[in-house]
Parts: sequence; structure tokens; C-alpha cells
Amino acid sequence: MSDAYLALEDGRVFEARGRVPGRTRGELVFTTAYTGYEESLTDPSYEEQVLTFSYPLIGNYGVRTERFESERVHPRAAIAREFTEEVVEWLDSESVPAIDHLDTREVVTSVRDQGAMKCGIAVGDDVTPEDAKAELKKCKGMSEHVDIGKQVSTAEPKFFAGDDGGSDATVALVDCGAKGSITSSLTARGADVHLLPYDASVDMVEETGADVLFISNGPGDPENFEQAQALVEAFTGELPIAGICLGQQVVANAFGGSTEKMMFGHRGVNQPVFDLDTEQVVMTTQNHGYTVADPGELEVTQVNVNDDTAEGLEHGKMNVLTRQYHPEANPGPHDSLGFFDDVLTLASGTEVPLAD
Ligand SMILES: NC(=O)CC[C@H](N)C(=O)O
Repeated sequence: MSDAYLALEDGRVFEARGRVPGRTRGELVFTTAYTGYEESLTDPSYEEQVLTFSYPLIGNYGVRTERFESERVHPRAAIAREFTEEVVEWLDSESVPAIDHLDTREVVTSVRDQGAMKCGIAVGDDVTPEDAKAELKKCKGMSEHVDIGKQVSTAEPKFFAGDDGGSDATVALVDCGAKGSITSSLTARGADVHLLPYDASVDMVEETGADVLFISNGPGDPENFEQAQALVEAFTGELPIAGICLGQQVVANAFGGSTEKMMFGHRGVNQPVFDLDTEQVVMTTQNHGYTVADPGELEVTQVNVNDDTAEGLEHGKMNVLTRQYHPEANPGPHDSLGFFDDVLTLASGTEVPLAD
């Protein structure tokens, strides 16, 4: 008998070693990142998911709060071939179930072949495969988490002053589950940041006196972020608009486009992105399960080299600039940090809009 079971939607049940006890469920996804486990585990976009690391040893350089992207662990459970004691202690302190000593290659290939799927996990001295299956039965699909923004967003507006020098722009950053390094990437360049709740009103944005409306990354289905979409619609033509990951998806939906669920998504730190204008490739860090299927009125300016999905969108006349990947680059690679400079240039109004 084992002390940990993972039940998959396809009917398979894996035995594992229990590292942190508990019972839970979520959408089973994997990341191929070989570094950045602290950043991944604290990335709010993993809310309601169970994260499998394909890299076999997780925790080999310790756990440091300076590398956290938010105040807590977001995946409902964590899976690796081997977790170090330090990571286990951290996950235990947050009551996040964890399992290891299973064949994660098999888990990853199941998800790769059949797509992201629901799963249930049961960890503890007296658990049975039936307990994991009972969790699986209770698991909702990602799109069914209609108010997932509330689980991850700031409840009240927060202000972060920009460092001395650099841009004097003011950014209204709509927190749909923002990674901390998006805020710090902006303040490091001198911008003041007003972090606003995911359901902020038009008045709240106006009160900040913002020079740019910026929609953050976030978990779940972008179609469930209706208020963020309404803000983009309200400020189109009034303010420059930027977005990262879920932000790009929300902006595309606001411009008459559409989003769709991918088979298993992009999660890793070596996703190649081709810029159609410069004809250069940048390596990017990513974490998404949805993609822009139709960019609507926006122009696709960057594409994923592996599968051609939209990685960058723009609207020259309306001053819109978005990225599907994570230019804040935590844990890296750092190829795409210039995105923040481009957004702040738009915000300062020095960018000349493209002609019709
Ligand atoms: N990192 C993100 O913002 C993810 C966006 C969205 N939740 C997706 O899975 O595609």
C-alpha cells in the first residue's frame, strides 16, 4: 500500500510517495522549466491547477522568499520526481499537498497526448485510490471557476512608487492575479504603479490619473474577466493599453477577437518567439493554457515558433501592446524585458501612432 495516489480523468491512478498530506483536486498541468520552482509555485496563474514539474529534482537551490511572485503558493498540489526537504517544508507550512517518487515522465506524456485534464490527489497514512478518485469527481473545469479573479486579486487598490529617474509615467495595473515582478519591472523603470482589483470600475482607473491601462496575467479562462474587458473597451482610444498573458487574451476579446483552450498549453522557460518585424527570435518564459484564436482588430506581431500561436499583439493607432509570454522574465530568460520600456514609451505619449 502506498500513502499517496493521483487519479487522472482518463481513469489512470498513479501510486506515489506522500510528502505533504491532504486531499485536493485541480487541472493537471506540467511545466518543463528546469529552474524557477519558487516563481512557478507562487505564480497566481496556477490557481486551481495541480502542477507537475517535468524536471526531476525540485528544490536543489533552496527556497528564498525574495524569489516569490506573490504571498502564497497557488497550485492546489505539487508533483515532482523528487522534492528536496526544504521545498517539502515550505509546501507543508502552506498545507499544499505534495507527492513524489512517481514516474513524472508518464504523467507528462499523458497530459501531452490527451491534454490538460482534471485530477484528484489523496496523501496520508490511511488513503486509498478511491479517495483520490473521490477528489477527481469533485473537480471543476477551469472555465467553471467563474470568479477566480477574486481568489487572487488585491481586494483594495495599492500604490507602488517608481524608483528615482527613468519614466515619470503612472500605470493602472489591473490585478487579475499579477506576478509581483510585473509591478517591480515597472517601478524599477521609474513608473508609479496603482495596483487595482480585478473588478475595478472606470472611475477607479480615472482616479489614478494613469497614463496607461495595463491588464495583468491571471488564472483560468479569460472570458471570465468581464470587468477587465469592459475597462479595455472603455479606455480604448483614451489611454494606451498593455497586457501580459491573460492580459493579452482579455485585450484581444475586447477588440472583437476570441480565445480558446489549448491542448496542454505552454509552461516553461524556453519557448521561442519570432518577431515578424525584426525577424529575430527571443526565448521566453511562459505559463498559459488558453490562447488568442482570433486577434479581432489587433495585429499579430509575434508568433510562437513551435505552434504559430499569437505571442504579441499591437494596434498602432490605438496604442495597444500585449504579450502572451512573460516579459518580466522571472525566472528568466531576460530577452524580452524591453517590453516594459516600450509600454512606458507609449505611456509617455512620445510614440507616434501609425497612420491608417
Ligand atoms: N499566466 C497567465 O496569465 C495565464 C492566462 C490564462 N489563465 C491561461 O491559462 O491561458
